Amino acid sequence: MTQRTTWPGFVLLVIQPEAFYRKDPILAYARKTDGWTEVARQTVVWTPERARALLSPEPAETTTPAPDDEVHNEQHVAALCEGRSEIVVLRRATPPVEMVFLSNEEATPLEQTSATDWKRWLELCGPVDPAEARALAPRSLRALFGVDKAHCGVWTSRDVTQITSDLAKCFHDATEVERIYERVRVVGEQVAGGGSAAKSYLSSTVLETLTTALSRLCMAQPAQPLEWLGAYLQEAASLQGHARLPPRLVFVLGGPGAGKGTQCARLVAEFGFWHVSAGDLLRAEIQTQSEQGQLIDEMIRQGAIVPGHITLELLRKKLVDAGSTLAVPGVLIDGFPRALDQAIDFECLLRRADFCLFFECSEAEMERRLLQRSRSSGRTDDNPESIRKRFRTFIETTMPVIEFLERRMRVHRIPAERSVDEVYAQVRQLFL
Ligand SMILES: Nc1ncnc2c1ncn2[C@@H]1O[C@H](COP(=O)(O)OP(=O)(O)O)[C@@H](O)[C@H]1O
Ligand SMILES: O=c1ccn([C@@H]2O[C@H](COP(=O)(O)OP(=O)(O)O)[C@@H](O)[C@H]2O)c(=O)[nH]1
Repeated sequence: MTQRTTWPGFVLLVIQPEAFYRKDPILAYARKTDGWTEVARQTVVWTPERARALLSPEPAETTTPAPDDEVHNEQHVAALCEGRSEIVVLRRATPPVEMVFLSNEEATPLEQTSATDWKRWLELCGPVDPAEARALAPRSLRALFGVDKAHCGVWTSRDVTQITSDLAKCFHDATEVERIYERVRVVGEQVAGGGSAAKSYLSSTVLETLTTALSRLCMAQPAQPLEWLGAYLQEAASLQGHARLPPRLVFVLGGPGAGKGTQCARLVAEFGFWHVSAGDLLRAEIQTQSEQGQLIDEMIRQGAIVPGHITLELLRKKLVDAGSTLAVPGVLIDGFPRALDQAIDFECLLRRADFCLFFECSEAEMERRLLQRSRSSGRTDDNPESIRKRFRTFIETTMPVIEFLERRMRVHRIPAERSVDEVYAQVRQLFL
């Protein structure tokens, strides 16, 4: 494979095994943050030889030492071989919608393949050491998805000249690399050319809605045109069957038995909110008797947290695929997120919550309530042993989420040891 010295117009991303189940949030994040879209993708399991070859600099390059944080080591090789990885080829490609609109003629080509894109890409990935990334670039992929230097979540070529040869080392089938080049070229022409391909794409998708929206905007001349347009387009999208989330999204957290479900039921009765309990979704999945259901059953009995991607997918389906979301004033997400990765992934896949209710209650009171609940709940985890484990999980894994959320949104701490009525009297004030 010949090496190109110029930017080939795409980037190579290896989502490492520790982040494999978070590939969708990673790609969604790259797309939302900087418009990176996928050109090709493949799941692989690395052998140590292949991983070593990928992580070693090219012989021709050895005179140019790689930056410290890019130097590979055997730990990184071992980390890459720990499980499945995803290789993704991404390209920055935003259809030049505004160009088509404003020119009314042939669109002016947008420069999508400049070296600036590469710089932006490296910034999006962040420093290889996730601890450093969290300090210096907290919104980078490695800050959000990495664990430690070897398990940094994602790997990417260290400079543009390496991309082509790295690609060849990634894909087992050499012809796949040629196919990728061809796809990049076609996507590039569609986007940068701005001619018939881009126009036909736009006319078959959004042109009519956008044109109508702009004419209505001119008629309405609202004080906040952007907000007005945003609301109009969201409404139009939902009418086309692309459901959207309700206007208000609230996380409801607290230890097991703190009274989350009880207070949610009150809010539903008074305000008509939609109550979505992550625990209920998981318990419903157990009833399907699928393999996934069996895993969930076991984890709930153990008081452990079910892998985030499972819960997130159940929630996503419930929230996004449901057709009735427009009618409700808001949704209460009960018992989620329970771990840091869930909080980040939810935001990437859906959106940031508006605020969080956090019910604070002593373990003694929560245990008393759970044991009382066990008489009628039929829940396999309402027993002294599971309760003890759930308390531990709550302290170790869920409490850090509260601290994380406090940096991102308002978290209302509600003393929950009082009677149901007294607690609710305080809660309802937040929704008036
Ligand atoms: N403020 C309260 N005082 C006394 N009992 C309560 C209170 N809030 C809830 N309960 C009871 O405690 C048990 C656990 O409440 P629940 O709402 O199911 O908690 P969570 O959803 O946080 O696990 C239930 O049996 C419920 O009736
Ligand atoms: O996002 C979630 C929500 C729930 N659970 C599991 O479901 C159990 C019950 O959660 P629920 O919110 O229904 O009840 P709580 O423990 O708060 O009483 C928890 O202990 C976890 O094992 C989970 O893994 N992820």
